[in-house]
Amino acid sequence: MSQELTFKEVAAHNSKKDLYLIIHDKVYNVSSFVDEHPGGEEVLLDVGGQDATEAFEDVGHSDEAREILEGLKAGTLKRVDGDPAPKTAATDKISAGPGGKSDSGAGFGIGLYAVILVGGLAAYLAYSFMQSKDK
Ligand code: HEM
Repeated sequence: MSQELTFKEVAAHNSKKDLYLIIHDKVYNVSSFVDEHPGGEEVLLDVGGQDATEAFEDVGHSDEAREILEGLKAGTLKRVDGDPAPKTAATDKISAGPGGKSDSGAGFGIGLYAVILVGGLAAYLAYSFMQSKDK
């Protein structure tokens, strides 16, 4: 059974006895898990009724944690106009980051070498021109 819940409906479940979380646009009923969470109940209550994708992924939860999560699934999130944008995990950004960064880094490196090479060549030519003029 998978029901669709809107952001507003999920937001109503924000107490310890009735706690829903949104992770990757899925809705989880974590009420029964709050007391067992190795990371403590505080962090779960903090994101109760909200999009906890970023918080969940930032911790780098294990596969076991993800299995527990599957068992708590209450439904899927139905986004309507005016809802906050989906939260992407910081880890997603990191995994996309280094590739792009090192690419542009290499481009900059080659550009820098070119500047040094051309500059050095110009300096050398100017120097030998001066020398030949002195003679
Ligand atoms: C329903 C969602 C969640 C489940 C099923 C869950 C499950 C778990 C599990 C099984 C662990 C033990 C380590 C591991 O297996 O990775 C853990 C640790 C932890 N969790 Fe969660 N977690 C959930 C949500 C969150 C959220 C939203 C936060 C927010 C910050 C959080 C913060 C932490 C922290 C800080 C630890 C590390 C505790 C330590 O190692 O001392 N968790 N969680």
